[in-house]
Amino acid sequence: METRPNSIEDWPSRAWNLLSKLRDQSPLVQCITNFVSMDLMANTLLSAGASPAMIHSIEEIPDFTPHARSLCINVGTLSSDWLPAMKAAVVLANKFRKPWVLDPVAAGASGFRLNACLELVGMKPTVIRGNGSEIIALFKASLGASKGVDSSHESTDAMEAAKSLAQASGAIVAVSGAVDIITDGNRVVGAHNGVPMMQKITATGCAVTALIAAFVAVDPLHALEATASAFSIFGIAGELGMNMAKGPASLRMHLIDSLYSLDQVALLSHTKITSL
Ligand SMILES: Nc1ncnc2c1ncn2[C@@H]1O[C@H](COP(=O)(O)OP(=O)(O)OP(=O)(O)O)[C@@H](O)[C@H]1O
Ligand SMILES: Cc1ncsc1CCO
Ligand SMILES: [Mg+2]
Repeated sequence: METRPNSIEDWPSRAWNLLSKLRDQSPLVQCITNFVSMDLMANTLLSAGASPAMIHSIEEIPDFTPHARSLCINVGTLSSDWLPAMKAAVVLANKFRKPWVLDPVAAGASGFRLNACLELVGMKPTVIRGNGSEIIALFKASLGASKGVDSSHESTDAMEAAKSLAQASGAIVAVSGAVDIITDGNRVVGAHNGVPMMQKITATGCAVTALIAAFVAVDPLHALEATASAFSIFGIAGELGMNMAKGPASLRMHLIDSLYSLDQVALLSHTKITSL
């Protein structure tokens, strides 16, 4: 059933409408991602209702990328032979006006990685999603300042960096954490769902970035709202999954199950998105 948001602030209804649209349309999401995340990312997309394709060979991109509804680029296990494929896919996504999302994993870990991330940021991503350390590293590097990364950054510390990066890049910038922060450089929204144990499962951040790509595929004109909804829904799946989990491994399983079976009543009562 379609629920009409009363206003832009009716986040639970908006999130439910987007998830329903995603399940109806099953958008094809192309992911060029790291080896660690491929399984969780594909299963997250499938359980949400999207259609994942982990296709990264540069030879296949001209045929395949124009058919994808959105693209997810993740530099987690970057190597020099993958970067041209990422750029080629981005060029095609932009040409065919498909939204694309960048996950700048460990952006400050090396000069090669940082330069690659900065080049990709310059290619007009629809959304950039990182943790606090990654967004701060990108922000500092784009100003030509320190390249260090302190992994202890909270998402709230990254808020000003995120706003500046959004203004400079034109992207929606999203920072994951206890409170996920989403900004267009002007408006700032927080998604308050999730459980700390999600950090103990590798690639949950990568997976939520792919989920954001699926949500922007079904509502490309409202990327901020789509991003906040994806975060909240992934977080709710974590909360419901945690009720059945004994630790990270069983949380991974129960999170996927909870995302798959998430219904309107649970979603409307759990969605917690606010203006910050
Ligand atoms: N303290 C927390 N409480 C609740 N949820 C959290 C917390 N920290 C992270 N999360 C959630 O966990 C997911 C992963 O976020 P995280 O910031 O750990 O990403 P990441 O560092 O990029 O992870 P990875 O690189 O392993 O993919 C997000 O959906 C986020 O909302
Ligand atoms: C552990 C790890 N190393 C490179 S990518 C990745 C998955 C989380 O981003
Ligand atoms: Mg990450």
